[in-house]
Amino acid sequence: MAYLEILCAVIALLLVFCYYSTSAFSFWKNRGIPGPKPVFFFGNSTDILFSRLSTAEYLHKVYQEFKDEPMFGVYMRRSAILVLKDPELIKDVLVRDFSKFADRGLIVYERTEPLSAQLINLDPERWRPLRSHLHPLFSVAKIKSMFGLVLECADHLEKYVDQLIARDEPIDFSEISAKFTTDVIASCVFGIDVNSMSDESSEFRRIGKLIFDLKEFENGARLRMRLYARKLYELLGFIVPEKRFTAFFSRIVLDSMRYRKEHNVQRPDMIQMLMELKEQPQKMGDNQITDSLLVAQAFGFFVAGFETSSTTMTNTLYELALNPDIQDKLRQEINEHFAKNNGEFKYENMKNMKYLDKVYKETLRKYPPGGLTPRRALCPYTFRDTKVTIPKRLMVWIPILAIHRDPDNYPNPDVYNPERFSEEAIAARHPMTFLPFGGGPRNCIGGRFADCQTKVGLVTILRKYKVDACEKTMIPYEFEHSGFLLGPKGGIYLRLTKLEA
Ligand code: HEM
Repeated sequence: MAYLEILCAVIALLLVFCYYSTSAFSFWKNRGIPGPKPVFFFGNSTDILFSRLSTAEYLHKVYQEFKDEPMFGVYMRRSAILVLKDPELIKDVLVRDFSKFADRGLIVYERTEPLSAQLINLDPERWRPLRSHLHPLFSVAKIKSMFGLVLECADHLEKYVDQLIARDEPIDFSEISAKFTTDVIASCVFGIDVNSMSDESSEFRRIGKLIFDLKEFENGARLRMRLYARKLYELLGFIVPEKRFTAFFSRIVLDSMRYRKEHNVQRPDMIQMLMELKEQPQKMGDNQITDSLLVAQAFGFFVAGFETSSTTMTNTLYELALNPDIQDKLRQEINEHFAKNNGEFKYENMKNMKYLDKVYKETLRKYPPGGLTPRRALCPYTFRDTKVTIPKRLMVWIPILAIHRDPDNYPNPDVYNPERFSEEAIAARHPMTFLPFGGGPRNCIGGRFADCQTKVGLVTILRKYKVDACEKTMIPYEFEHSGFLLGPKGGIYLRLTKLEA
């Protein structure tokens, strides 16, 4: 009898589990929204969960399947997510109706991970006043004042590359570019001259690598908790607080602030600007400017700022190695620029390098490091000219990679062609078809800084060296399938030759 009861209980539990795992899957059908068929328990997330594709690549695949639709629906496990394709609808979400989509749906685990209270994760109430106070940190004037610091790092880069060339081996550019942008961010954000190129054991570089290493045990475990046991992590995560990154960045930022205050040191960097922000707390409305909040912002700039730009620099050099005519044309512009400006490199003149800008944008089109960006509906919302209404809290994804690789937006999208970014070509396209930095009031705050550091890195390399593909170069290019950002799988190896002076 007892066996029968146990058997019945197990069957009942299985039925409940089956119901729980599949009951959400009628959401899109009931609303008449097309989408790929979900599978039991996983929804549409199998390719992503088993690292067969990154999320951005998966969306690209499905985007092509639903070519003529303005939107499609997917299920990440049980969660229904709407993916927008139509540029006008995207504009509504990112720009016109921004107040209804001001949230990214990301979570701040204040007690467990104090560094998560960074701009990118904050809810709209906390985000709004902070964003308006951090925005001036990235003005043209501020970046101009930091340009000297960026050039110092470029100097280190050049010396380092000279040493590497002497070894006569293919160079892993993913690593070189990451070292360069780590140095730039360390200098401009944290006020520290780390020179991770001469110091192979640089703590900053080690930490930078560790942050993005999702295969590392603690990072992987925390990520899984956030994805699959969010409520539990929110409730009990403080029992195992994140210590490694919190301790490192708190020490760097707070020691630096203390030292500067005691010795009255001024330096044109973001620590200085964050200190100024701290001096005027009345301007922040209801938000408390605590040390912890400032450390989280500096950490956020580090995380959002070094890998995105270094990947863009690496991807550009990769394409230039495969397209020598584009490389020659760009080098010619760089040489002319230096000749015209008496060998000087100034921030205010960089905008005159038009071809460099086209090359940079074409790289961001073909390889956007942020392959998608999320928004969450803050209220029920009906999309214009449709009968589609989504409920409050539903997630909406903008599939940036898929939009950039859509042949209707960019014919022959796999071909690298900087002329797609001539003034006429840009004017002929919908603005929502180029979204490397997202869009609307919650776009990337550091876009201008990213332009600056990536372009300086590229000019430094291309002015002095010729870049070629070699036997170790990954052809064809493949994206890494697991990871926060969209970047190359493994390293990008290239061969460099020093040019005659
Ligand atoms: C090529 C380099 C970069 C790319 C491709 C990039 C891309 C992006 C994207 C796609 C977003 C989301 C925008 C949206 O949801 O509409 C974003 C947000 C953000 N980025 Fe960047 N980014 C880059 C460099 C930087 C740098 C250098 C910094 C800072 C030093 C930075 C700081 C941020 C921050 C703080 C946010 C959150 C903004 C907010 O929520 O208000 N990014 N970035």
